[in-house]
Amino acid sequence: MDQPTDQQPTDQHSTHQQSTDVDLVVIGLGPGAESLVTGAAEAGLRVVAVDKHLVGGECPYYGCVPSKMMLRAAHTLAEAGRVGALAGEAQVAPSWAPVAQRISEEATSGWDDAIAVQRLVDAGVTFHHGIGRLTDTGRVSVELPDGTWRHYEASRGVVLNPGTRPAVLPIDGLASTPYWTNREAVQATSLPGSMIVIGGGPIGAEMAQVFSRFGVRVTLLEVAPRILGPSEPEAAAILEKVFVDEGMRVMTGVEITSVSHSDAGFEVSLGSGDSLQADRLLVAAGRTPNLDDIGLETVGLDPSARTVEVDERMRAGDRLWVIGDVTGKGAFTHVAMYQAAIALRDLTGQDGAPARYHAVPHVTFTDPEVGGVGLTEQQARDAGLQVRVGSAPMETSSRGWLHGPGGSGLVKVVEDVDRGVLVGATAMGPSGGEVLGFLAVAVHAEVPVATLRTMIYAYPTFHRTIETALDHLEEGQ
Ligand SMILES: Cc1cc2nc3c(=O)[nH]c(=O)nc-3n(C[C@H](O)[C@H](O)[C@H](O)COP(=O)(O)OP(=O)(O)OC[C@H]3O[C@@H](n4cnc5c(N)ncnc54)[C@H](O)[C@@H]3O)c2cc1C
Ligand SMILES: NC(=O)c1ccc[n+]([C@@H]2O[C@H](COP(=O)([O-])OP(=O)(O)OC[C@H]3O[C@@H](n4cnc5c(N)ncnc54)[C@H](O)[C@@H]3O)[C@@H](O)[C@H]2O)c1
Repeated sequence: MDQPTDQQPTDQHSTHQQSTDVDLVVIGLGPGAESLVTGAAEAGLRVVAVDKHLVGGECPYYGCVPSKMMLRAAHTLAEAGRVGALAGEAQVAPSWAPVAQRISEEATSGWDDAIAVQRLVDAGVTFHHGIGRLTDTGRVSVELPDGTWRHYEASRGVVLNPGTRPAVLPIDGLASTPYWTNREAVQATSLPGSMIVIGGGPIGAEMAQVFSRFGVRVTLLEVAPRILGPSEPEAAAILEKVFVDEGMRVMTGVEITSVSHSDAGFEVSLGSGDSLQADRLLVAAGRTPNLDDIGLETVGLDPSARTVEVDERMRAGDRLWVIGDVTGKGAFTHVAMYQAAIALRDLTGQDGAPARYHAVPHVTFTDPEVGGVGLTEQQARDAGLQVRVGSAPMETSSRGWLHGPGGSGLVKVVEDVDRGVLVGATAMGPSGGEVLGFLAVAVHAEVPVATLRTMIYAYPTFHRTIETALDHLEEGQ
């Protein structure tokens, strides 16, 4: 089905004449689209898939997977450091080599997607490494690395899953320095002596703790008044204290005025007049959506927007579905995969539940882990709900106390009083992301708080802290 058409489209008319007819074209193969294209091909559709870099997107190569390998190693070091308080003596000599090796060999195959591409081909998908762009409704041009083009007309339509790239901060001098983003950080083969991390969001927090636990002197700079801005402030405060207690320097509410680099390393100047020096600079200060060069304007959408509006079936227009981070429903792999399944059902004519985002879970995999689902207290109040909250510290629960060092955290629940259900919750602590599963069910299924209170909570588990937090709701905080 795939005839080469080697000319760049000069206008829409020529594009139409040279097109190959297919059923579906998918541009950008983040983790969601990877499963969507396979499912569509298995459903009998003629599918063309295009990615300009690596099949699977940011998550397996530069995001979730390598960063979680880094965190697993860093947390193992921290756990070994707790032997003295709990079980005798242990001597630990951190080494980055096993981390770099695991990421390169086990996680990313040396940042090579040949296996993922072969999976698509085996499923019957026509795959191109190239840049895909919409040229009209249901029409796509693909620019291949050798400068040739393919043009497609997709009778069923087009799915966009282009994801994001690290945001480039408009800080004086920064662009001309060899700073790291998450992409360089996960490819590190050796460690610097010191590092400045710009951004205290999930990427900055996770990376800062990794490098700090490996002995790098880390300074974390956050422009906002606190780290982990979208999380509950109590959780952010606990994490900041953990970071500081571990020897990290955390500066919030800072303005960075300029950055420079020399043989001596990086210098970061602050609005206060102070300056900081470090061997490495890691910028983790948000993401830029890959929407600026994907032809959105050809279908009447705004290429400068940060998100594309989608309905509950992931439709963004005539014969157009959009999934993943660029939908603005939560920049998480599980959201992209959830959306991919809905889009696949819709474009293959199957019924199924529409998308709902009232219970999006998220976990920052620091130690302690910070899990959240649904609304924070402030978000619930801003939504006009009559709210009651209850919280309980993890370390004063039986299990938290038994756990000892590393047991800090909390459970916080947010109740919509009128409906008597939880609309949001936080589970922070050892395995906080796993405890979150319970709370995600409660928020998702709108289990009445009265029912949650009749449950038996196993002793001594971390999740028993949920029962205590629910008890505190009665105190009418
Ligand atoms: C360091 C880090 C850690 C993270 N950790 C987690 C975590 O623990 N849990 C979690 O749920 N999420 C995590 N995330 C977020 C997660 O990686 C993303 O939410 C996830 O990858 C889904 O993104 P996406 O589907 O929108 O697209 P992406 O994964 O960004 O993939 C988009 C793909 O589209 C391609 N593309 C873009 N434009 C074009 C074009 N015009 N033509 C062809 N191809 C194109 C790109 O090459 C890319 O392969 C993390 C992210 C980072 C950076
Ligand atoms: N465990 C996870 O699920 C996980 C992990 C990493 C990333 N992610 C996803 O990736 C997304 C992107 O992560 P991120 O951490 O880059 O972005 P983010 O937008 O969540 O956080 C960026 C942080 O940088 C700060 N910042 C911005 N400009 C700054 C400046 N000039 N100086 C100092 N600080 C500045 C912001 O205030 C914010 O706190 C996340 O929102 C999340 O959805 C998820």
